[in-house]
Amino acid sequence: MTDRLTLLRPDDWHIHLRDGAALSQTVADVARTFGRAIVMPNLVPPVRNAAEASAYRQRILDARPAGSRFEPLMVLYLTDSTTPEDIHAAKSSGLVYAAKLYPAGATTNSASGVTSIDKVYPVLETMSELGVPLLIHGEVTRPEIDVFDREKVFIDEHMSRVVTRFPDLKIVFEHITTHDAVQFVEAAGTNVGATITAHHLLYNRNHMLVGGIRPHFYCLPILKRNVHQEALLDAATSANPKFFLGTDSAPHAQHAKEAACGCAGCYTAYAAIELYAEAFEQRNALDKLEAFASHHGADFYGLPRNDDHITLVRKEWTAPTTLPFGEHSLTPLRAGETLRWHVLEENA
Ligand SMILES: NC(=O)N[C@@H](CC(=O)O)C(=O)O
Ligand SMILES: [Zn+2]
Ligand SMILES: [Zn+2]
Repeated sequence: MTDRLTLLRPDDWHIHLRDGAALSQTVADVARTFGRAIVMPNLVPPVRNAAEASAYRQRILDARPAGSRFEPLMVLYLTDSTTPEDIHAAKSSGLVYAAKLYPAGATTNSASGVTSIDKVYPVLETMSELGVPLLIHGEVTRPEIDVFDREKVFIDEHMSRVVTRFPDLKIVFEHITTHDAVQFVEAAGTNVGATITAHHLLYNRNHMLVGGIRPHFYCLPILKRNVHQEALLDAATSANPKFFLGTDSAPHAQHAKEAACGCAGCYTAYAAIELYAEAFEQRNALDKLEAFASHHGADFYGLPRNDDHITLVRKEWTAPTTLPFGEHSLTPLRAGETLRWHVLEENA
């Protein structure tokens, strides 16, 4: 049994850091182990252009713990009014690494999202030309579609069409949750990849709904049946370079999740690589973790891999029951429970 695992420093290809006073916690947590992170732009108002991305990046840099080399990789939020010029300016800023498509109303802070994908075709054309990846929250929002089917219907109605129409555009199907998404990504060209969260590898909808409703497991896309969880575990541990780490760590104040209408999002950044290690260990696949966490994402984005290492040790510890979140507090995923891996503090 492996008790110690040294990995090239990993990156997180999908995280929500929020803004303002929340940054001191969220940035410290991600910077503890990750070299870089793709920072989601769903602030209110969203990050719509190079100037807003640059200002947000500076607030993140200012929140880094002393001595941290953590690098935030910024993302534009596509709206119906994003122009090809916005993409050109973002690309030449050198700070923006992707643009994100949220179908309007699909998830937290997506009210300014795209109302119809056809409206942004000129923008996608420019992204394809400039090599700017398109990140997609792949769920339809039509009220008659069952919430558990939203990802599958999005593939059939939109994803297939976009991939065919833009054969050279790099596309990341974000936080995939279904067997259908795994199959779609596997069958697509090398320009199509996907992020997979730790919580979708560790849990299925029974964990959220059996024996009482657990709001801290509620995220979007929602946890699915265990057959889908198994398909995600197969994909993540397959060594296929199309699949890479993206935590989708998405903090909300405790009172906003433990409510009659609770917010979607799981906070995993405080123990992200440790949670992935648990998932990979369940499959006896710890030897596949480094490629998933530290190689595939950088390779997909065309960025150099990190050049230093972290070491995980098998060590039981108790997750905090609560963490500071600006003027509020948040309840992390696995609060108060035992975690089985820990990252050594001094990393060589
Ligand atoms: N994943 C979530 O459940 N929530 C995210 C938004 C998102 O990634 O869809 C958030 O910003 O809270
Ligand atoms: Zn999303
Ligand atoms: Zn997200």
